[in-house]
Amino acid sequence: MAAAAASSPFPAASKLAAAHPPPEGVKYAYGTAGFRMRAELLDAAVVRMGMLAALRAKQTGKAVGVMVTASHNPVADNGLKMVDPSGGMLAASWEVLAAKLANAGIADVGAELAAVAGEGACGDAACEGAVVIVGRDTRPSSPALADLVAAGVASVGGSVLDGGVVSTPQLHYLVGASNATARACESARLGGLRPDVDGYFARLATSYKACLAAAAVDAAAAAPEQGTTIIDAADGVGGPQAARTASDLAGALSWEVRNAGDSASLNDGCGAEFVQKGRTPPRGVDAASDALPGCRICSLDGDADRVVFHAFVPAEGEAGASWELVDGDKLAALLAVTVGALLKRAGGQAARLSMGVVQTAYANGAATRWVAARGLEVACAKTGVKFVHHAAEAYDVGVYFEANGHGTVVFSPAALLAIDHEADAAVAADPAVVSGAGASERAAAAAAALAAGGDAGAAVEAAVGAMTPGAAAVALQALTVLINQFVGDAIADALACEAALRIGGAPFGRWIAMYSDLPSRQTKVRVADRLALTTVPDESRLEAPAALQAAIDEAVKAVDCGRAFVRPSGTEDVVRVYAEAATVAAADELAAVVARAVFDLAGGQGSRP
Ligand SMILES: CC(=O)N[C@H]1[C@@H](OP(=O)(O)O)O[C@H](CO)[C@@H](O)[C@@H]1O
Ligand SMILES: [Mg+2]
Repeated sequence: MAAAAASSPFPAASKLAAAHPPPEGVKYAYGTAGFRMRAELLDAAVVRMGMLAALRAKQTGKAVGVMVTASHNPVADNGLKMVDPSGGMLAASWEVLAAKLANAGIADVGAELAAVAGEGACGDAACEGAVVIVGRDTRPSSPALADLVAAGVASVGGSVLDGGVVSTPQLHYLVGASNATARACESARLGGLRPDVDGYFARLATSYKACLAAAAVDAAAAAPEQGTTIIDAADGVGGPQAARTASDLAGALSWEVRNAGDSASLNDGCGAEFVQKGRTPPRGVDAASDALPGCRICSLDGDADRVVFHAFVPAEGEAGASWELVDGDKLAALLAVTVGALLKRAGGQAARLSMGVVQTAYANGAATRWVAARGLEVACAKTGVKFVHHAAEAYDVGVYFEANGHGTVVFSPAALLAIDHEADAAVAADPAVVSGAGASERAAAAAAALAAGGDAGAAVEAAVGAMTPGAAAVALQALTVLINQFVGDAIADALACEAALRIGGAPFGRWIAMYSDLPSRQTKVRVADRLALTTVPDESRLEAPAALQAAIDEAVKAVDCGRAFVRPSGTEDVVRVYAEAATVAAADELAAVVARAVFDLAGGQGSRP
C-alpha cells in the first residue's frame, strides 16, 4: 500500500485514503442533500470529500464549504453537504465527481483526483492557497468527521477555516460572504456582509429592524398582538442560533426557545420533519398553556434549513383547542404577497420585475389555487431543493418552498439593482424614510382590511398600499438582506414571516385563515424496480407505465376535487403516492386505490396495500 501511495499523483491523499478504507458493501450516493447514512460508515467518503472540496476551491480560486450534518435524520446518522463558491449547493457536474471519488477503490483515489485536477496540477501541495470552510452540527459524531474533512483538505495542500458549530444556512452564508462583494446598502445600513458568524447575526438583526422601521412598525408596541413565538429547535444546532437571534432582537421580538437540549434526542418527537410529516405537535409544547393568541410555535429541523409554523387554536366558547399547521406552502403564500405588494408599491423599475412562486407537486391544491387567484404566477418543479431553487431563478424574484418548509426568496442581480436603485433614491431624497412615517395610516389600512374579514395577505397588501413608495422600497431592500439568498434558512425565513405579520398587524389566526388545505394523504409502495416509473418534468404525471397513469386518471375522475400522482422517491427505495380530495375519507380512499394500482401495475413487493 505504501508503494502504491508513493507512486500516486497525490501521495499524501492516497495514504490517507488507505488509512480510511470504505466499509464492505457500502455504496455512497450524493443524493438530494449530499451523503447521508449511519455515522460510522462515513469516514472514507468524508476524507475524500475534503480532498475534492480543496480541488474545487483551487480551481475556482474561491472558498468552498463542507457541512457535516444529517439534518432531520436520527442522531446515529450523519452526512455531508458541499457548498459551492457562490454559497449555493454544489454544481450538479461535481455531484457526479463526488460520487465517483467516494466510491473509487483505494488504489484509484490518486488517479481520480488527478482526473479532476487536470494535467500538471498534482502533488501534495497541489491545492496550496485553496480554502475550505468546514462547519458541523451538534451530533456527537460530528467533531471527528469534521477533523477527517480537514485531514482530507490538508492531504492535497489546502487550508481549512473552522466554521465551528453552525447551521447549514450559516455555513452557506460564510462561504457566499467570503467570496462576494457587499452591495452598497449592505455595508452602509444593513448589517454588512462579514464572512463570520457575528456578521451573519448582525445582518439578521439589523435588516429585520430596518424592515420594520421603514414600514413604521413599532416592534415593541406590536408585541401584545403578536405574542410569543415558541421555537422548537429539534434539539439541534438551531437551538443556540435561535437563542442568539432572540437575544439580539430582545424588545423587538419575543422568541422562547425550547427543545434546545442534548443532541441525544435530536429530531426525536420534535422538529419540522416530525411535525409536518406526522401532522402533530412536537413534545415540549402544551395545548393549554401554549395556545393562541399568546403563543404560536415554529419548528426547525436538525440543521435549521427548514421551518414550519403551527398553533393551538382555542375552540370558541368551549374547552380544548384544535391544532393547525402552517406549512411551507403557506410561508410561500405570505412571503409572496408581502414581497409582491412591496415591489408594486415601490414602483419604478421594481414594479416591472417578474415574480413567480415555485412549488412542487406536493403543494396542496388549495395553496396553488390561492396563489394563482392573487394574480401571482405559479410554477411546479421537480421535488428537491436544488430543482426548486433553480426554477425560482427563472424569475427576477422567485419565491419557492417545498411543503415541508425548505425554501427562500431569491432575487436576481437585476432585481437587486432595481430595488437598490429605488431605495437608495428614496433615502437620498429624504433620509428620514428609513425610520418610516405614516404609522397610523398603515395601521388603519391594515385594521380596515382585517375588520372586513381579510386574511393576513389582505392585511399586508392594505398596509403596504398605505406606505409611501420610498418607504416600500426601503423595507423591501431590507428584506432582500434579511432573507438568505444562498439557501433556505429557517431562522431568516421565520424572521421574514414575523416581519410580514407585523407589517400587516395580522394576528396569527389570519395567516392560518388564508386558505384551508384540502385533505391529503401520502403513502408509499415498495416495488421491484421503482426507476421503471418515469414522470413528466414536474412529476405530476407518469410517462411510464402508461397503464398505471391511465388507472390513476380513472381513479381521480371519480373523486370530488381529486388529484393524485405517484413518483419514485429520490431518497428511499419506494414509490411515493400522494392523493387529495374534498374530504378526508375521499383522500384516504383515493390514496388506497392508487397505491393498489401501483402495486398491481408496477411490480408491487410484499403485501398488497
Ligand atoms: C415528499 C417529500 O417530502 N420529499 C422530500 C424527500 O425527497 P424524496 O425524493 O421524496 O424522497 O427528501 C428530500 C431531501 O430532504 C426533500 O427535498 C423532499 O421534499
Ligand atoms: Mg435540513
